[in-house]
Amino acid sequence: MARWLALRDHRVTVLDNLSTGHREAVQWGELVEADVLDPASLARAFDGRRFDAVMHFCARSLVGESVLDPYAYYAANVTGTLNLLEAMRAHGVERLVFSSTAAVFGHPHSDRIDEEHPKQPINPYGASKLMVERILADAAGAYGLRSVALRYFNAAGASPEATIGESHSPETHLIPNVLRAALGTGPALKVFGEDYDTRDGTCVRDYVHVDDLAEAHLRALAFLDTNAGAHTFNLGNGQGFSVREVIAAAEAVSGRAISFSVEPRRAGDPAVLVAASDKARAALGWAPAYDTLAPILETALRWHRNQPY
Ligand SMILES: O=c1ccn([C@@H]2O[C@H](COP(=O)(O)OP(=O)(O)O[C@H]3O[C@H](CO)[C@@H](O)[C@H](O)[C@H]3O)[C@@H](O)[C@H]2O)c(=O)[nH]1
Repeated sequence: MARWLALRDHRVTVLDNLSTGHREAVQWGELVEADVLDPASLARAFDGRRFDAVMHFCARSLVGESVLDPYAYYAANVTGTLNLLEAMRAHGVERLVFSSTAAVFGHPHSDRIDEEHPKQPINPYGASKLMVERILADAAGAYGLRSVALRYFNAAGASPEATIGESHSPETHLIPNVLRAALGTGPALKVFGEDYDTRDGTCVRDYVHVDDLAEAHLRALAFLDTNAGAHTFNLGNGQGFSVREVIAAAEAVSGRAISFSVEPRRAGDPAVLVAASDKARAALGWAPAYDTLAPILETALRWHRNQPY
């Protein structure tokens, strides 16, 4: 995101607790050490700087982990966000773009999920993000905060020049695990559940490229110039791919066979999550440049090929 903003002539300050090696962001702006769970560090970061807006990405974001350790999720995602909102209010910053998630919906009641779909999260991660959406709605009325919550479906892919990609330790996301299995740089692939009510029994997700998400943030920021209040948008491609289809597509783009074992279901996983993004298309003029899986996987594969591991 820092790169995307800087390339469009925004001045960027990155606040990070530096626990996860995000130092590469420094080339796109100023890097300031701060932690959302340490209000004093936020005050130091905001003091003497004049921010026009905040984009808030910081969160714990692993569905399975959130079921096992909910306190950590509510602390980082809800308390952490409140601390950030307080720092913004104390320093007169009135615009926020917030990373929300498809996980606020829980089990879907329709094939494509629009913004009006019932929100009944089935894991603490989704619940924590929904709580923040509610806080933002209340903050609009009480303090005049302007906000956009962008509900990402499954963020995926890497920058096309293969300089920024996705890697976690331990890795829990499907696409990095599939590609590392293809390249022989990761552990054997496990498929979590083959008994879901889907076309091949594996979970279906809507994969959206990170650059398309970055572009949506830029557009959300511009949207707040002319729109007060708290707004939500679902961001996805509108197409679902099953775990087995992701594996088959990764075999096609990598030219490698990928073997896997079938394991029990992972806690907190809904069967299908596919976005209806018509509202973002209409209000933000947003349209994903990567509109299907293969080109998203190609960018991710290029990046993974360049990793030393
Ligand atoms: O090694 C793996 C990893 C994942 N999966 C499955 O693949 C699917 C996708 O999993 P993953 O890549 O972990 O994404 P999600 O759990 O769908 O969650 C992501 O997508 C959410 C929105 O849908 C975001 O909010 C979350 O932050 C993000 O982790 C799920 O059915 C998993 O059970 C496997 O079978 N094997």
